[in-house]
This record gives sequence, structure tokens and C-alpha cells, in this order.
Amino acid sequence: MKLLSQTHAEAQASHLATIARDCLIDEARLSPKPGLVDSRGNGAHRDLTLALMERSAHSLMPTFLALARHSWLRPADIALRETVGRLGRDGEQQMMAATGGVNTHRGAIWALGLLVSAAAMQGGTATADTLARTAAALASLPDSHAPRVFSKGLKATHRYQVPGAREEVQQAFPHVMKLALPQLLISRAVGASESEARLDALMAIMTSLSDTCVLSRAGMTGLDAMQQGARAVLLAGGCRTAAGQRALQQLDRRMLALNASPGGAADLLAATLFIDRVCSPEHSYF
Ligand SMILES: CC(C)(COP(=O)(O)OP(=O)(O)OC[C@H]1O[C@@H](n2cnc3c(N)ncnc32)[C@H](O[C@H]2O[C@H](COP(=O)(O)OP(=O)(O)OP(=O)(O)O)[C@@H](O)[C@H]2O)[C@@H]1O)[C@@H](O)C(=O)NCCC(=O)NCCS
Ligand SMILES: Nc1ncnc2[nH]cnc12
Repeated sequence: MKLLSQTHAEAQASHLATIARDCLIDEARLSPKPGLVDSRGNGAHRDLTLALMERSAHSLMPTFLALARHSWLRPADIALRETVGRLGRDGEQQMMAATGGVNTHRGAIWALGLLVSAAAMQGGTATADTLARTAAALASLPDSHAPRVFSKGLKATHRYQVPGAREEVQQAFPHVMKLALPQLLISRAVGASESEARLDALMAIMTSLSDTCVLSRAGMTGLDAMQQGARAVLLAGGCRTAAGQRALQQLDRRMLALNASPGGAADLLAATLFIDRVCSPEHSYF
């Protein structure tokens, strides 16, 4: 019986890691995304390509697997927080080794890593709300092994007095839960294709996120352009309408002109797809 439950846990861990990797690849390939790497090209980036994003996603499979295994049916406590922190930092190193030192997915390791842990802590059976809250509880605990780094994200949050990647997870993913997931469902319900619905979900995040990648590269001008441009796409009826597509093209041009890339919003789209997949009724695997 014990062997059976170990085999079950191992299969679930592998399943969660596969979903997380696939969500990163789906996000990277989704097109056309303003300023971001997609199937068309490199967006506002000189050092990122779609091939590199995909290699990075594959390199994270062992990290997601280890996070799921170590978190399986565990409570949110400091011991688990420190284990997850160590595994996340190892994952960042693996990503950097796979990409030759380019930061492709640091924010995604954080957001998706904590969601993978949260799903495993719940034994895989959780509502979207429980998943987000469990991840938030774990992310809010102190990790005494975390090195003190003054990252680009921290600099931007201090300079502009806005929340960043840390707060998004600690506050239980407000941009995913209140904006992206509802938009994904609405767009699907009104007949958008899956790609259009995902682009609409990305727009919903971009209407309000204080994306520290955009702030670091293009300041408040870039952030305002991102938020207003995304609102214009949704107000025009979203990406399934001709007017919405024109507004999206305009936003893409504006982001490229400002050298702005909403990498944080892209990570949160991957997190949205993960929650959508793990919590959907078809996900009866668990
Ligand atoms: C909590 C950490 C994410 C660290 O956060 P912090 O803000 O201190 O550090 P950054 O190194 O700046 O990383 C933050 C990344 O998070 C994404 N992001 C940005 N804004 C938000 C937001 N409002 N909400 C959610 N997520 C957000 C974003 O990641 C994406 O962009 C990356 C590319 O960015 P950048 O390096 O700036 O790239 P370029 O613009 O191309 O650079 P240049 O060309 O200009 O040089 C890419 O990675 C995307 O993923 C931010 O970059 C976390 O790392 C942490 O504390 N980890 C510790 C380990 C741990 O506890 N792990 C547990 C879970 S596994
Ligand atoms: N598609 C993408 N392009 C650029 N940066 C990203 N960070 C996460 N996804 C990204």
C-alpha cells in the first residue's frame, strides 16, 4: 500500500512538473505578444530568442519535479520554505547554465515554482483560490538562507514605490485571480480561439501590473503605455475582433519604440495557464 502511494505521488509530481514546463513553452510561443519574445521573433530583446526560452523551460523540468516531490502533502512551514528557496535558487543556476547566462525565467521560477509546490502540498486536488493562497502562505514565510541581493526588481519597486514579483505571490496572485483567469474564461465563452483568449488574459494582466521589467527598461512612461495600450485592446473587444487586433499592433509598436518588454506579465500568464490546467474539471488525473 505504501509503495502504491509512493508511486502515486511520484506520478503526480512528474505530472505537475510537465504542466509547468508546458505552460512556459505555451506562453513563449503565443503570438503576437507586445514587446515579448514569441513565434514571430525576439520582441524588444537582443539576447533572447524563442529557442532560448524553450531550452530554458526544458532546463527547469528537474527543478519543478524536485519542488513537487519535496512539497508533497507538506504543510506551509519554515522548513519547507527554506527547501523551496534552495531548490528555486538551484533552478535559477540551471536556467543560467542552459541559456549561457541570460535571465529567461527568473520570475517564472518564482511564480510557477511556488504554484507547483502549492499543488503538491494539497496532494494535487485544489481550487484555484486554495492554490493561490497556499502559494502565498509559503512565499510569505522567511527564508533565512536567502542571500541579500539588490536586484533590478527591488530597485524598481523602491524607486517607483510599487509592488513587484514578491508581493504578487505573497498577495495570492491578484493579477492572475482577479484579472487574467476571469478574462480567459470570458474570452473563451464569447467564442475567442484559445490563442485569442490567452492574449486577452495577458492584456488583462498588463492593464494593471507594475511590471518591474518594463519599469527598469522604460520607466513610468513605459508602464503607462503598457497599461493604457492593454486597456485599449480589451475595450475594443479583445484580440478576436479586428479593432482589438489593430489596438494590439499599435501596442506592440509602442512597446518596441520604448524598448519595453513585459516579462513579469508573461510569467503571470504562464502562472494563469498552470492554474487553469491544474484546476480544470478535465484534470481528473488527481
Ligand atoms: C522574488 C524573486 C522573483 C526576485 O524578485 P526581484 O524583484 O527581487 O528580482 P528580479 O531579479 O528583478 O526578478 C523579478 C522578476 O519577476 C518578474 N516580474 C517583474 N515584475 C513582476 C510583477 N510585478 N509581478 C510578477 N512578476 C514580475 C520578472 O521576470 C521576467 O522578466 C525576466 C527578464 O527580466 P530582466 O532580467 O530584467 O531582463 P531584461 O529586461 O531583458 O534585462 P536587460 O536586457 O535589460 O538586462 C525574466 O526572467 C522573466 O521571468 C522579473 O525579472 C525571486 O527570484 C526570488 O527571490 N527567488 C529566491 C528563491 C526562492 O525563494 N524561490 C522560491 C520559489 S522556487
Ligand atoms: N516571452 C517572453 N519574452 C521575454 N521575456 C519573457 N519572460 C518570460 N516570458 C518572456
